[in-house]
Amino acid sequence: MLDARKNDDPKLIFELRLHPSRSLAEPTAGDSVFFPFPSKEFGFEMTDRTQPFDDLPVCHAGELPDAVFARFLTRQRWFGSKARGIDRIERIDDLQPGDSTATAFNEAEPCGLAIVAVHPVEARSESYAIPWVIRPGAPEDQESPQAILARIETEMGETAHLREGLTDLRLAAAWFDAIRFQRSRPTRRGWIRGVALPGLEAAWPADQPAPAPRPLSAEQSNSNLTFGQTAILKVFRKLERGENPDLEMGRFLARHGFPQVPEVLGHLDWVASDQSLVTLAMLQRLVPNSGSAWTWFLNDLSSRLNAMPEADPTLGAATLATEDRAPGLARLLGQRTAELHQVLASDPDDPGFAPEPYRAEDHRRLLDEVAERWRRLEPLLTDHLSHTTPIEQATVEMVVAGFPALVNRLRVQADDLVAQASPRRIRVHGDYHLGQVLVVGEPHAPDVVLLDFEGEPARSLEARKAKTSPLKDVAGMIRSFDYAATLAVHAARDLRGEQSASNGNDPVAIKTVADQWRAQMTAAFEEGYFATLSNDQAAHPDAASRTILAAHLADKALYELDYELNNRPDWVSIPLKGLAALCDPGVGY
Ligand SMILES: Nc1ncnc2c1ncn2[C@@H]1O[C@H](COP(=O)(O)OP(=O)(O)O)[C@@H](O)[C@H]1O
Ligand SMILES: O=P(O)(O)O[C@H]1O[C@H](CO)[C@@H](O[C@H]2O[C@H](CO)[C@@H](O)[C@H](O)[C@H]2O)[C@H](O)[C@H]1O
Repeated sequence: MLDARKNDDPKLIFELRLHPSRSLAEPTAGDSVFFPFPSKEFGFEMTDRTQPFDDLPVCHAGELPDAVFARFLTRQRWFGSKARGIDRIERIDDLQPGDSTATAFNEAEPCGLAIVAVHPVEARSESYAIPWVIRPGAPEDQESPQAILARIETEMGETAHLREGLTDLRLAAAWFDAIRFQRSRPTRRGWIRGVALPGLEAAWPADQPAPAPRPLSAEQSNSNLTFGQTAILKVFRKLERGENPDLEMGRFLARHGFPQVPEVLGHLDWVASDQSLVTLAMLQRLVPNSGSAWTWFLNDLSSRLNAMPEADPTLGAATLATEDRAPGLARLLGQRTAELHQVLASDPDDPGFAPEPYRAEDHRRLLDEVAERWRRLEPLLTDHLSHTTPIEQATVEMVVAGFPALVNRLRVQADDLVAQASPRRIRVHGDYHLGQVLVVGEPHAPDVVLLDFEGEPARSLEARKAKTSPLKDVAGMIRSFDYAATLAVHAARDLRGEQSASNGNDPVAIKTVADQWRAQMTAAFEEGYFATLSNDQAAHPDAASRTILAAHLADKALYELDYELNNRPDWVSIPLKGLAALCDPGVGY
């Protein structure tokens, strides 16, 4: 977790001239700059002490080699191809301090933005944004080595260091103001521009100084910084040509009156000289909340498990039967999800959003993708086997044996069912899980706000913007209740440790209660969803929906397997277990 000290230095003044035009007009060199003056230091919590400063690569300030960025990328949570290795990388653009900006920053502490294309081994290339700053001297002892890219040798033989730019909160504040005042700045091959949306002036009047930024967390797919109690800046790390769906969907949902999402206040774009556009960052209204639905549901189950006095599986069921707060919120989440889908399907005149029929061939294409994903993942899983427990190995074997049959089963069922039920393809959230949901309102009457509409970071932008069955989101949330149940069991077992064996509160009983909880939350969520869509409180999904849902559950669990192999190898068993359940025709989900 990054922890920044409060920045209230009045010397934080940026020499930035306003770009007069709000259009896509290309700025001239020296028009305006995003480079802040240096000011005071900020401390960061150490997350990894294994990287002594002396072991870092050495380079010169005027020539930052690609290898330095490659090395840095492989250490970041948001870098997607860690399990594959990098074949080569190339710098596709740079925002750099040049002669024209020399008056606007201190030459001893320049900063810039590298846009880097990574070519992983046997996978399609990916581009990343790496803002950077150079600071004199060595990093302070307490700083995270993950934030430091290289040692810099200056011409005078002095030491400096190259660090990740957003760890310097002056840079984040300069990006905020670039959006607020719609500034733009030329890059080597295009330019960068800030765009303010109408709500921003109301949220933060132009005559008020920029609020102090605070990094939210280092452990995300992107980097998020809050500005006072008002705004949150999401800096996208993995870049793709085109408007980021998070921004596109946020604007669509606001236009069509869906209140359960944060208001979008502005954005920062990188525009190439051919006018193609990439969203670099998005500013949103900060929503007061009491934490994520992930924490809320995990706490709910953990407190039930920790309160279990003895090993009586039926006791868990009794507890679940009398406690209705969690099923109530799961049901409301299902209702809000259905309302989201209704709004996303509400504009037949917008070609990007107009609903289309979900045909049998769409279902077959989904299953082809699932089969292809499995083909790519199987060798990674086999590599992973050497580090696993016998139980996990048995699960891997079960999945390896059963997966092709599962795909075939879903293929065979699909054609007739889909033809009978005429389901639809619409724009969806795409990476829907409990961590994307904020719990808001009073504790006795909680509601939800939905976040992060950029889709699964590992998929191409085209795939993330493609219309698909809304059951993809339903599947995402069902998988998330499964994650919560498994993690709560692990946590409860860790807490009880060896006591379990002696007091009879054994892991089997804990698991039984957690399984019941998962089934109950899933049922409540589905009820809320299908009842809202059909206006029938007793609605149940039809057979076609069940088949499409099962295909999306398989797809999601494979996505998660890939995600965990790349990011959290210790968690691989969670999606693996989910896949094993799907492969077993007698179990399902
Ligand atoms: N508008 C917002 N209001 C309050 N908190 C937010 C808002 N947007 C994001 N957050 C917080 O930031 C976290 C990460 O945001 P998210 O959009 O999911 O980014 P990422 O893609 O990096 O996961 C969320 O889990 C939430 O805690
Ligand atoms: O960072 P994002 O929120 O965009 O999403 C990525 O990271 C998620 C983990 O933080 C990952 O979600 C998976 O783990 C969750 C628990 O940590 C669980 O609730 C989700 O169901 C599970 O998919 C998500 O897949 C990934 O895209």
